Amino acid sequence: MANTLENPQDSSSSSSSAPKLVLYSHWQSSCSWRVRFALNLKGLPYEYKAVNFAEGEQFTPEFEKLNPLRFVPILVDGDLVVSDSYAILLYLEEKYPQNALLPVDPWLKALNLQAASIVTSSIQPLHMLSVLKIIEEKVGPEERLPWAQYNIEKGFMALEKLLKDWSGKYATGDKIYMSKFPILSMIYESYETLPEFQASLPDRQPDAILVGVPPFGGLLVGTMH
Ligand SMILES: N[C@@H](CCC(=O)N[C@@H](CS)C(=O)NCC(=O)O)C(=O)O
Repeated sequence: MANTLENPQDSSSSSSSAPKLVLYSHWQSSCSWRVRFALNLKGLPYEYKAVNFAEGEQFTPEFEKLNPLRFVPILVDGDLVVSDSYAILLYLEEKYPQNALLPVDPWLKALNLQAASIVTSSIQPLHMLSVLKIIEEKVGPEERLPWAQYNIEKGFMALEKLLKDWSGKYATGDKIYMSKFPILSMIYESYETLPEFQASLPDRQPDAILVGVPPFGGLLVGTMH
């Protein structure tokens, strides 16, 4: 497994009887990142397929067959194809129950799902590349950053409030920007110590372009939402 974490895209470490998992990913995609982390936490080896956005690989007919929305991440598990990070995480949890991602207690589970949904429904979609492009074109280039910051802060504030009474190890932040969000910062610092998380980091992926990507600022600036 250590081999898997060191090199998750090396499918040679999987046993021949295990279904072959393939993840279509982009190194800067935050949606792909959470799936990489989950696969690593569950100890599931997978083949990493880099989708080159700069070359428009998401617009090829082959890719569109896998996900008509033309987004990463996409998980292929044998004959099955699942796209959308939230659905992939739930699929992995059901199909591969080892190292559970979700608690058993229904309320705690709901809290986890609510936090995940805030990220995937109320933060990421509001500042994804295509939305930022529209803001830039229709409103003005100078509005791009404030728009992204406003929506990230609004979502992070909600997460802070949601998680404030839940003092788990994996619930808090970072550096200057993140000092406003102490709970999220603490959770991130806890994650940072895990090898499964380290192996999922954008700059550890085979398609990473290493120039000028700040470590945690990368989550906010360097990642492709
Ligand atoms: N709700 C989806 C969103 C997927 C998504 O927005 N993916 C982005 C990267 S994080 C993407 O593929 N963008 C490519 C593009 O905009 O062309 C999920 O959570 O997986």
